[in-house]
Amino acid sequence: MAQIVLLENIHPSAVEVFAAAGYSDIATHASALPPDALRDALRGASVVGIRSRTHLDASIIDSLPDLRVIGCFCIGTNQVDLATAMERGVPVFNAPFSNTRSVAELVLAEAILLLRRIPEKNLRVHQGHWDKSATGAYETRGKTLGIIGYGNIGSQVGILAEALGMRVIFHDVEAKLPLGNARAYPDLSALLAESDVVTLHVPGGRSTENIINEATLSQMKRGAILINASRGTVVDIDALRAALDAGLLRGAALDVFPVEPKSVDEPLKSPLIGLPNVILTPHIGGSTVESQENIGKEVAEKLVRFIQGGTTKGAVNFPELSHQDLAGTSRILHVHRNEPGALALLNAVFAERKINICSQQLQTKGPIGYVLTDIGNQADAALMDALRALPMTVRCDLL
Ligand SMILES: NC(=O)C1=CN([C@@H]2O[C@H](COP(=O)(O)OP(=O)(O)OC[C@H]3O[C@@H](n4cnc5c(N)ncnc54)[C@H](O)[C@@H]3O)[C@@H](O)[C@H]2O)C=CC1
Ligand SMILES: O=C(O)C(=O)COP(=O)(O)O
Repeated sequence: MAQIVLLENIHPSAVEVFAAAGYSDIATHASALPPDALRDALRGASVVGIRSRTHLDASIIDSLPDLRVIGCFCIGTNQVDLATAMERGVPVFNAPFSNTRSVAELVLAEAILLLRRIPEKNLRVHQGHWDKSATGAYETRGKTLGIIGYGNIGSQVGILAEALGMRVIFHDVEAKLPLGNARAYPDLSALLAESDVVTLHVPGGRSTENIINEATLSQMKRGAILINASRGTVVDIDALRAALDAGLLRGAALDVFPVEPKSVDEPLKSPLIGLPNVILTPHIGGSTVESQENIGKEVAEKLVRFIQGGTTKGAVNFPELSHQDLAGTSRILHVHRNEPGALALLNAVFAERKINICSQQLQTKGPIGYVLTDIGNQADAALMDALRALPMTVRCDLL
């Protein structure tokens, strides 16, 4: 029953941050865990750190009464039931930038390898053939790269691709500033029709499920390449296999899959296994030494700032309150249902007990309000009980 539980081989830089902040009760696990083992490992935890493979659904979150905060040591947070965490008063943090460059570099490397048919040629040489031919091998220079999802990763891919001489076009559901010479394509089918390489950088979840499907694959330029290092749910894999079999696409590179193996010894099950013109990687787009060390440090620092100061700046599911130095004797974190009169009720408790408020911040987000109050008096158990007994209180903690 550790206070801090870190799963999925989170970089030791995270433990260093927790240790420097005075925490030693830390359990680390090298992989994601199956559901029963996960429940056992998380029992009693107040801080939980995961990466993309651990699913924290409502039933797991509800089974952890001591849980105060969740850290996703990655970009994606679709593996966590964010709404349930919010309603339980549990902020969720991630690392929105630290591994983006690693993904961008992998995508461009794959574009070059597939345009040159290197996966097939590599295999042939290993099999004893010396097939020295230029047929079907192209430079990236002058080719068109179509980026779907022009956020932190997509826009970096575009900049790096221009350095190789590629023409960059992108499609995004939001208006985005085009970097370099990139051009926005509001019409997805126009982008698909013009791109020699299409790369996906959208978030996971319902809204992007199977956006690459039989219909959109048929709109792609004949002989194009598809790269997906976003989420496995974004591409209909059976439709992709059919497009490859029919020769509509030259090749594909996939780093993410609808169902991914949980451990090192579990094989990937996919209709794409064995195709020489398909690069399959085990969700390592963001897995570089540089990015993992930075992510470990970045997310652990956010978690420490929350557990020691109540700071929620950068939380993905929670009202955001910035760091401020303690202005009084005690700090109280109060999470409540966002109802009219909530703050008045809270402050009535302070007033009745002649508590001097030195500083107070309130922020709301959807159904939740979050108040950080520094008081001049020493908070006692009776005060905390009174605050917890308020009808709109979700949770209340004393730092
Ligand atoms: N393979 C790996 O190891 C890694 C994968 N990822 C994944 O990469 C993806 C992108 O990450 P970031 O660039 O950091 O995210 P981001 O949030 O900065 O950018 C995503 C962009 O997609 C756009 N978008 C959303 N729905 C769209 C749609 N239906 N069509 C077109 N555009 C749409 C958004 O407006 C936004 O501009 C995420 O799914 C993330 O989980 C991130 C890091 C590592
Ligand atoms: O950052 C992300 O969203 C990723 O997909 C990387 O996930 P990982 O930390 O490698 O499990």
